[in-house]
Amino acid sequence: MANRKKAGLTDKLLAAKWGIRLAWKIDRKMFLLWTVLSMGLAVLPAIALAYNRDIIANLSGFISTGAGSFSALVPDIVMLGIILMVSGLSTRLNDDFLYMTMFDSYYLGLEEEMMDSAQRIDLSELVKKEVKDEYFAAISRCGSLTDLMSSGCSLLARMASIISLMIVALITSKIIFIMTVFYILVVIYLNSAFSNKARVAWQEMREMLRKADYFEKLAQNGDPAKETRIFNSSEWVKTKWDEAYDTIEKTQVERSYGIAQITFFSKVGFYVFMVLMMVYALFQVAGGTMTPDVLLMIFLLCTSIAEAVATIPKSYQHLDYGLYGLDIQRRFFENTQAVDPKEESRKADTPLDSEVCFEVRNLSFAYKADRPVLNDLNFQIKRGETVALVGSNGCGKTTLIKILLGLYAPTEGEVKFMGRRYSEYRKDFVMDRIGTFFQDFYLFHLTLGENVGMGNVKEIGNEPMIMSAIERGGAAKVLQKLKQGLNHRLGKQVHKDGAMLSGGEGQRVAVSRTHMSDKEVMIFDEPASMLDPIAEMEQFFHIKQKLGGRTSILVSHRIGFARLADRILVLDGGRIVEDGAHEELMAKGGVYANFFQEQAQWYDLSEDRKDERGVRDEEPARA
Ligand SMILES: Nc1ncnc2c1ncn2[C@@H]1O[C@H](COP(=O)(O)OP(=O)(O)OP(=O)(O)O)[C@@H](O)[C@H]1O
Repeated sequence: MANRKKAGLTDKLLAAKWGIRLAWKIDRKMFLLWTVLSMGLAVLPAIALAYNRDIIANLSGFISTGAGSFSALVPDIVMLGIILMVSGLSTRLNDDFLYMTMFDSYYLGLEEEMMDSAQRIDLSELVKKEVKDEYFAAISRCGSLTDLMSSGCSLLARMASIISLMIVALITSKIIFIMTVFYILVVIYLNSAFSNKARVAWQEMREMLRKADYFEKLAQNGDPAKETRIFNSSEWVKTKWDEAYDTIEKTQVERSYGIAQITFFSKVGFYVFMVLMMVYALFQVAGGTMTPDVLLMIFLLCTSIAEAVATIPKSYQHLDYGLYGLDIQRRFFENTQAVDPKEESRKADTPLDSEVCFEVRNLSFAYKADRPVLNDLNFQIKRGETVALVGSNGCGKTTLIKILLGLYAPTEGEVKFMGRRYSEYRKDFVMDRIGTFFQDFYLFHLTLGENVGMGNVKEIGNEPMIMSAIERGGAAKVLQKLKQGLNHRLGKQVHKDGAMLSGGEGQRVAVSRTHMSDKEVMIFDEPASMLDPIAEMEQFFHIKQKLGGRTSILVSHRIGFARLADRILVLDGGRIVEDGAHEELMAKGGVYANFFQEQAQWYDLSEDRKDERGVRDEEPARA
């Protein structure tokens, strides 16, 4: 995913092009209606002026010479009234009105597009923090398209109005035309200088918005609120929110102040411009080179131009703000394009090696260039093998699992799944073959049955299959506890009467979901970390029993379970320091053996509680 950089003119143009295409795709009727209507209405002041000039010339001729008839002028006067009325109404067609009219189509349309694009993001991308940040930044600016279209239409209308008025100015007097051009250029320069300044301030403000939002929610969300109250730190958290909010307020005030300043200077500029024009015109009238009707015409021309120019600062800022958001969204969309079907069809959908499941050669991995997490790993996992991956907290177990799933690519070295590199397979090949439980599992605020059934969505209505997965995941007691059984809802976000499970209960439900997936390779990363050591052993024992000879990787930093595996990989400081069966490693008296002896005391203590817990005889002996 490309890093976001400060948007230059090319980025703005690309964002505008992309936004216009998207608006056309989302609602072309709205697009056509408002671009045509606003441009059409915008030229009315110029038409009115042209009419005005004719009428004034005819009227002054009629008054001074008495030639012709007044009734002949009536249709023109009526027509002028109509044009002025419609033209007056057209000035109400400003950014705010257009924004309201377009909101439903473009805001919701863009939001929908964003949600679709999130579905397309590869999971290996979505697990990266910077990608999540990009997505958050993109989705939080869904008003950008409405900003572009409303202020764009409004600006186009102003431009059409100014150009048509300038044509009238050119016909009336070249000097006036030149002065008008100069005045407009000054206004455009002022706006562009300010918008660049405002854009930088906005980037800083966005960081602060995120910070303020985070600290604001701390007080509302149960878990963090509990922490802050227990430690009596709510007031301190509030000062953090205050600090962030002060910056936001300051930036917003500066922005409004900047727009007001530009509007003010544009108006002052206008009065100077008007006085200059009128003085020039009066001299011309005094010298007999200009008639009074032209003088009146120039006055009206000036006021019409000023009116058109006065709304430019606001529209320009809205447009710039919209382009800023669209630039973020465009980059995000372009980086999350759907897989190319042609390229996809050339990829493999069959394994190359039926004996070796994972092959890891010289694998190194670093989240940040200078801090390697895994160093030069070499191992194979054969089909049908049960491997325990053990090591202390932070030694890289979960990272290695993510690499084995193809979620992260190695920084160095090579990983193959069933004989091929991950990039050689079609999109879903790997995920269709590996069922995984991650320690940071998520329970959906849906029914118990749906939570488990999601492991294999095609079978989500298959009750016997779900019941079997629940039994294998050790969640039978959770099911018994819930009054509505499989139909009982979990969590309170969607249904206020949903059940709240304990950490251990939730973990059992999530493990059941992985069993439901029933893939040919199964990976369990800390499936019992929320259970006590005895229950943890039970959980691993159940998992091992139910795997039925499939390739599997069991991960834990508590080591007692490892002897259930055919083979143990010991990770220490990002390296595989030992690799072998339990007895072999115990006999070696190395890292594993030491680790095992240290933790054995726990299991001895827990042994005393065996009867109390009703542990069955067939369960493994504890150390
Ligand atoms: N997304 C990430 N970005 C940067 N560093 C990370 C990220 N995820 C993990 N790390 C770092 O990588 C190292 C290994 O983390 P990992 O989660 O793989 O360890 P682990 O052995 O699974 O730990 P535990 O037993 O506590 O689950 C840690 O030092 C951790 O801080």
